[in-house]
Amino acid sequence: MKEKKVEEKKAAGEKTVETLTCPVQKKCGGCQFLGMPYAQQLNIKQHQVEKLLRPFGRVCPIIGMENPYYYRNKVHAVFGRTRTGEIICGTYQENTHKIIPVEQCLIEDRKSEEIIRSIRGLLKSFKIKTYDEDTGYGLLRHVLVRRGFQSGQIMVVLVLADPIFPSKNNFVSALRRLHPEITTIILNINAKKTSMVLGEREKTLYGPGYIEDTLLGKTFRISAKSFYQVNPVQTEVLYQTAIGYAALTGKERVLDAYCGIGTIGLLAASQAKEVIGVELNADAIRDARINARRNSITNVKFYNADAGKFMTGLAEQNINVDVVFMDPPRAGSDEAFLSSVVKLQPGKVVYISCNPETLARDLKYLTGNGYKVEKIQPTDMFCFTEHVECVVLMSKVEK
Ligand SMILES: C[S@@+](CC[C@H](N)C(=O)[O-])C[C@H]1O[C@@H](n2cnc3c(N)ncnc32)[C@H](O)[C@@H]1O
Repeated sequence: MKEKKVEEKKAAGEKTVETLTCPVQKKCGGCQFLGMPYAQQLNIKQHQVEKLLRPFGRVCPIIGMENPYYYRNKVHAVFGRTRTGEIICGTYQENTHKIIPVEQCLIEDRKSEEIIRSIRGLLKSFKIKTYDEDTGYGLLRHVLVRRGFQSGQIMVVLVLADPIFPSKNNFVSALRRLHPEITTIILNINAKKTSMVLGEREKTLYGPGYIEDTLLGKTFRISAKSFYQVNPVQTEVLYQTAIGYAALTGKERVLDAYCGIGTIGLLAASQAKEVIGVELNADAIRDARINARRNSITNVKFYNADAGKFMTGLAEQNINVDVVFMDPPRAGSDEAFLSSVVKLQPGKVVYISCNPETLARDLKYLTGNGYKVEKIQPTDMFCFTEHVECVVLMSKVEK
């Protein structure tokens, strides 16, 4: 691991960062800490993590960002109309389905927002109706834009309530004329009355149907429905910390659980004997397998399965694992997974978590069943929000 880089980043959070304000902060509710000095935000997060995790071990100082603005590489806008018929796009008001128009957000990628504003402008000339959640009438529900910060590649996902998109070719041409930097456009169909943004079905309207981005020197393909960390600058810090904690020697069998498009496992593969990745999302696993070939990595295998069930299967077959990376969603892991970790007894478990509360719950289980916490590193992945990411190294207690 490049210790120096991480140390520099740690210091970065202590530098003065300009305190900006946002006109829709209160209504949107997404950035709870906006308007507060950045150093104070980091302090609050540090205390929050210490309160929950100090019982398990010492918490290292949080790693902040040098420039904590405009870090999100994924921008989502919901579309609708005002009572007077004006087309608006933005975000839902906190805990409601009322749309708050957003012109510029302080944490989102600005190029992606520009594209969303252009789409709003095109809707009128193409006579495309925005979807109305109450009546179920209308076509365009959401737009999602993802930009590879390293590659510059841009994906636009148009989420429609109906697969029939009149004059789609002309719309795509018009959008590309305005933004030749867009590298792929995808049509996603979501006809359900649901708060989920993306539906199951999708069709590529332009380009390859995915974008690529680079993290720590490896290139990763990302499909519309695959998970990809939203703050790529801090992701590199996070992954370096996690892989550094594992201190691999080249002899280990490593499990990358909840692996998404395979990023952690593929970045660790050159330091391990072999890597097994497991992930529930079929599109993400397809990306992970292609990512292995794309980076000429041959000692990895990816499985499309529930991590708990997969781990139970490994435990039943007594398949030895030396190191487990686990990076579950906010809800944390489950007993099937954790009890199988305890049965298989890997020497190290590196837990990457975006929710310290479920992390504390899962640490309680593991520390009550033969593991001890060695290190806890909070990282500011979601600047200006109340959320915080942590990496925890655990090792098996020798009897
Ligand atoms: C926080 S993301 C981490 C992904 C990846 N490690 C990364 O850094 O990009 C959590 C991932 O867990 C996957 N997931 C959710 N529930 C799962 C389950 N029961 N079994 C396996 N994977 C699951 C999600 O699809 C998502 O890709």
